[in-house]
Amino acid sequence: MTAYTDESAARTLIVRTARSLFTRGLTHGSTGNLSVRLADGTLLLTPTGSSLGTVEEADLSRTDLSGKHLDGLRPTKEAFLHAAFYRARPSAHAVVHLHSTHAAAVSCLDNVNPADVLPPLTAYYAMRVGTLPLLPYHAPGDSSLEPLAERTARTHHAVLLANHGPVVAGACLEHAADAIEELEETAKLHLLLRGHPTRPLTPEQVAAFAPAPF
Ligand SMILES: O=C(O)[C@@H](O)C(=O)COP(=O)(O)O
Ligand SMILES: [Zn+2]
Repeated sequence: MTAYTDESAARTLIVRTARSLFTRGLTHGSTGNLSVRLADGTLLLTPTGSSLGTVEEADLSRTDLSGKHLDGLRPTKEAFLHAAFYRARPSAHAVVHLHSTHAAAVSCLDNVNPADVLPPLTAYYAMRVGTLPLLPYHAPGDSSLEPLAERTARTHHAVLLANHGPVVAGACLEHAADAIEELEETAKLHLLLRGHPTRPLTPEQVAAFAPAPF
């Protein structure tokens, strides 16, 4: 997709997507944050402390690609993380972070493979997410995570923050939201299947559905 050229339409899309995610229970309270990259290279983000269920178009914050606040309300404390994803992935135009319950639960599991936390249980997961690295725990808003997040985002559009939740970039906001929902559903399946002999897709089956690079 090309960058978001119509700022007003982008604001409407952020608010509509935020409400949809919130009302379907994919994040709660004032957790989670969304952003898009506009055609002028600035980022529109949800403000810190806002609920994705009630955030309004006029509330959105703007930063530059370093995460520096330019106008609007004070941006999400994860602005540095969103900015790192955009710098690492020039064709990413949206980033979504949620505290979706099952993905957050998986982010707290011990003895996982930090290079890829979830098994490829379904073709849709292989298509939309692929591999999911676990980034080590940092307090929310701790920008010392930035260099590692930026390096990881060069090769992965989805990551799981330890003891926290997922962050997913997409070519557009619909794609980022679709992928993070798929990640949440696969985390739920993974937890449902714990203790049951399970047959994930084989590497060959996964390769047939690798997410299209963007
Ligand atoms: O977990 C946190 O505190 C943040 O990552 C979050 O989800 C909400 O923070 P704001 O976007 O700054 O409200
Ligand atoms: Zn968070």
